[in-house]
Amino acid sequence: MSLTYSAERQVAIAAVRRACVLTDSVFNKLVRNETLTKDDKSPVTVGDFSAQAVINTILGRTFPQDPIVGEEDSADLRTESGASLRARVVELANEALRADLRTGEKEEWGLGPKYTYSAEDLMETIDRGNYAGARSGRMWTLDPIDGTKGFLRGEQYAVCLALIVDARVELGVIGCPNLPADAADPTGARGSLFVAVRGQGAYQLPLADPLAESVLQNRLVIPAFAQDELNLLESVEKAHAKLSFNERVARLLGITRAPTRMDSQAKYCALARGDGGVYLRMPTGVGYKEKIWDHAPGSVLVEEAGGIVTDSRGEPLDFGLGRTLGENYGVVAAGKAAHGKVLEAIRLAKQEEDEHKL
Ligand SMILES: Nc1ncnc2c1ncn2[C@@H]1O[C@H](COP(=O)(O)O)[C@@H](OP(=O)(O)O)[C@H]1O
Ligand SMILES: [Mg+2]
Ligand SMILES: [Mg+2]
Ligand SMILES: [Mg+2]
Repeated sequence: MSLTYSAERQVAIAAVRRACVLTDSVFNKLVRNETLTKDDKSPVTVGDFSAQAVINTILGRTFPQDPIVGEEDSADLRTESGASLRARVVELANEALRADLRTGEKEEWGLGPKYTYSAEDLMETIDRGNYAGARSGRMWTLDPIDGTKGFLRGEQYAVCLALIVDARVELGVIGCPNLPADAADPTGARGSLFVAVRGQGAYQLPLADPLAESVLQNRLVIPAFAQDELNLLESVEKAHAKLSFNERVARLLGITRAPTRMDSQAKYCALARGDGGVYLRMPTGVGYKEKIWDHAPGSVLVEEAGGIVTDSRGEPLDFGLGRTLGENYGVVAAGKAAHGKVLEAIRLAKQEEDEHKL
């Protein structure tokens, strides 16, 4: 029997859309004291917590047996100093969950004005994301706001959800409230949702009403770029990726176009719809381990659009090692034609770098 994951797909799209409505409205109301700095110095906002509460609530109702590897937890909201933030999370999550049903949504998913969620309900629900990950079985992985720094700047960010079964990503959904719907019209309407199911292709849907169409249109296929059409997609944040190394790789590949800098897994979405050609993320050398929620949805999206995703040594990303990608070193995502050339350029660039150091 081949699994279609149609129920999971529908639920994941609805959950991501609701979370995107929330984050989009939060951005306009966000105040300084609604952002905390985590132990690793990264920011987390009222939007991250509330979006995780919304999506975990829906998953808890629809797939109660499935564990979730989610980025956030409720510890900071449960402290005395977190009280006002907690109250805002409760208000925002209720607003998002209680909004009227849309096409394709069901009341038994915990949605609509019939439900009210208490602070304790929502804190517990956020902590459903505490699963440690595993090599076997089903699990979801959630990044309620990927690219929090982009979100705070009013630039790109993404709400990202994936279903992993026996360490293989089977379904990925990415909502990008700030991404232009049409790459060719960067100042046009914003808001795109991307979905891929293993073996069923990658698609872009309108974020405003993604379940309205019963037949999927807008299948994404990465084109075979000519060398002079390629350019690199990379992080905005210098602390997240070694951009000087990217420059070296671009030169070795004969790339003349400037890189596209964009926060979050919107980079995987851009690549899947034929924008750029190569997503390159090299470690900065501080021993950071990539998180599974930062790559699971994006990797299945790019693979279903006909691309290849590996680490910088050509090894497959390993989603079975827990909350991180473990020993994987960097990420390279590209179309089939370009991927091997990028790996070779990385090898040469490393050699160059080593020679420099001697
Ligand atoms: N030193 C580091 N190296 C690589 N990635 C890092 C990092 N510190 C944080 N990140 C991750 O980079 C993600 C953003 O990716 P990008 O740079 O492509 O926009 C962050 O996701 P969050 O914003 O969800 O915390 C975070 O998980
Ligand atoms: Mg974060
Ligand atoms: Mg992230
Ligand atoms: Mg995040």
